[in-house]
Amino acid sequence: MDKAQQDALKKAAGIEAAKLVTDGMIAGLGTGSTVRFLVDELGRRVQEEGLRFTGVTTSRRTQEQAEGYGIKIVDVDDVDRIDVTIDGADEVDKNFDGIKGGGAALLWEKIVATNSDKIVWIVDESKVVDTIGAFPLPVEVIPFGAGHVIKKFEAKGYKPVLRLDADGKKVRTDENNYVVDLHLGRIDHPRELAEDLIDTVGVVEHGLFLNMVDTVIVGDPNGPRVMTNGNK
Ligand SMILES: O=C[C@H](O)[C@H](O)[C@H](O)COP(=O)(O)O
Repeated sequence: MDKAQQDALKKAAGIEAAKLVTDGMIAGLGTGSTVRFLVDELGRRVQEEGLRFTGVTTSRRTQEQAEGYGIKIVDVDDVDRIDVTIDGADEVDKNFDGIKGGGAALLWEKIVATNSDKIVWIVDESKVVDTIGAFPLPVEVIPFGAGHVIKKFEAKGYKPVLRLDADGKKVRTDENNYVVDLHLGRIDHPRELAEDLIDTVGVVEHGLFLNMVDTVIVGDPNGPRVMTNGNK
């Protein structure tokens, strides 16, 4: 699949998911290239159809895009509950276990997700996999002592790589932390891995989102397809 085809599938999933946002809702808005299409569509509806909703964003990038359309954005602590959060994902399997954080927004995304009544992911079909882990697992790490955390990951065979940007500078999250990507190849025991990561001092959060998502809208060449999680 070339990039143009992949973008068309992402866009179709984003437009489909935008239908879930209706007047008066509090909607969580994720981060990434797929969510950009979602926010474009919501912005269009705000401007052309008078849609009125309140957004809670999972990154400064999404906040800027949404506010550019006149969408009202509030802080996560200004709301009691979020009706629905729509976000992208890097991988998802048939057990609805997924990897997120390719865009370094995993921490805010997980905070927003865990305060949402419903979680929806929008992905193109290439993200639906049998076993997660081919996509390097992002882990958000505090800069102080990050070198020691990386050495501990190396000793465990996690194949960590500190994420750098195109200019070779260390990527910083919206909380000013680093991202370490674990090149695991496949993750057969995600729950054990999640526990091990979160127990490592210096780790703030990891990109394993296990059985959290309710619905996945998959951009498919035959039209958006919906996967519903019956085990939550
Ligand atoms: O940190 C970024 C997020 O988890 C994204 O939602 C994820 O990486 C998917 O992004 P994209 O839609 O660009 O593939």
